Amino acid sequence: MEFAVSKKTLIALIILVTISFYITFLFNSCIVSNISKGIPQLRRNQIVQEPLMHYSTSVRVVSLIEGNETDISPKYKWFREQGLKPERQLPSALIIGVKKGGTRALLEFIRIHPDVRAAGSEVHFFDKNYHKSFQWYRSHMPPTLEGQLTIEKTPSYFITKEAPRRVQMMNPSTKLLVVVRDPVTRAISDYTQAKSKKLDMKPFEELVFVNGTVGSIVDTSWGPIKLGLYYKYLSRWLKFFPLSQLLFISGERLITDPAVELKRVQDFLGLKRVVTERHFYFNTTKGFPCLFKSEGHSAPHCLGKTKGRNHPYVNPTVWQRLRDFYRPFNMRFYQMTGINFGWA
Ligand SMILES: Nc1ncnc2c1ncn2[C@@H]1O[C@H](COP(=O)(O)OS(=O)(=O)O)[C@@H](OP(=O)(O)O)[C@H]1O
Repeated sequence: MEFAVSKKTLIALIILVTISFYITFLFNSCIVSNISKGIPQLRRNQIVQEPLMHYSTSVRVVSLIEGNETDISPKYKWFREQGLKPERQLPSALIIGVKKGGTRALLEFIRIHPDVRAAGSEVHFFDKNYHKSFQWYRSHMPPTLEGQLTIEKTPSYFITKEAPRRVQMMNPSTKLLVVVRDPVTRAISDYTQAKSKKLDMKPFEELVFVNGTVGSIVDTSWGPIKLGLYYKYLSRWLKFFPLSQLLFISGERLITDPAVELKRVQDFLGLKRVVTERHFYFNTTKGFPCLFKSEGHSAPHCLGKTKGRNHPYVNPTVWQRLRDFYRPFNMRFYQMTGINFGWA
């Protein structure tokens, strides 16, 4: 089959093809030129800026305020985003007592250690809330990362009859911390706290004795006095735990030399000695050591008003009677612990 193509049509076809080639060429060279303009730009940025660049990590300021199971704090959300999985664990160490011994101070001091996480408030699991299950108890613990130790303090555990067995059931290797204080000043401190809640309370001197007079016998059924019989409560714990699993902290030395006591605590818990004298300063207004910085506080931090209350004046005769009363019990406690706390 033959096609008759006129000369004119052929010329027009050649011109059309040439123009279309030319347009395509112009278009492509335009794209290439734009790309090549960008490449030196990128290279320039890399070469010129690299040595001058200060690599800065983007720091997100996150709140340290605890969240509960459903409302987890931003700090832990951030950990999760980083692939770290904080999880709540049952405590492996407990501050079990004694009431008014300085347990809050110890907790606040030890929790500035980066490997320690503490339940903020007293959970009262082994005394009041035991029926609520270990799952409930765990839900009250802060989330921890691997290698972090969970600690809780409830001073009434020390005197709760069932607590030693219950703690042993949770974990027989739980480490137990006991802050002890001269039972006489402890009793006055206990009384001061009770009086702050019940203003019409009788004077200390009256409550100490069975007949309300110095001449009668010391009332060992009165809570503030009874609680100072440390040997009695300790013997219960020693039925379930070896002495080596308990650490006794001097409440007095926690005030006069907190760093020394904190060193003992860190060693006992198998922690690096991070909390040192550098973390403390003595606040002369409060009359107690305070922290330069603690969890949730970027500024110097002292314990609250309920810690370090002014005690009422106590008649020196009453004071002496109590000293004499406690002496044999203190001796027994010193023998059991192998430590002379110097109260007698
Ligand atoms: N750094 C520091 N700051 C303030 N208070 C301190 C500190 N270190 C020890 N203490 C003493 O702690 C006593 C309160 O003891 P607790 O925390 O165990 O009391 S409680 O059982 O939890 O109510 C409290 O008793 P009071 O002085 O009777 O208030 C203090 O003497």
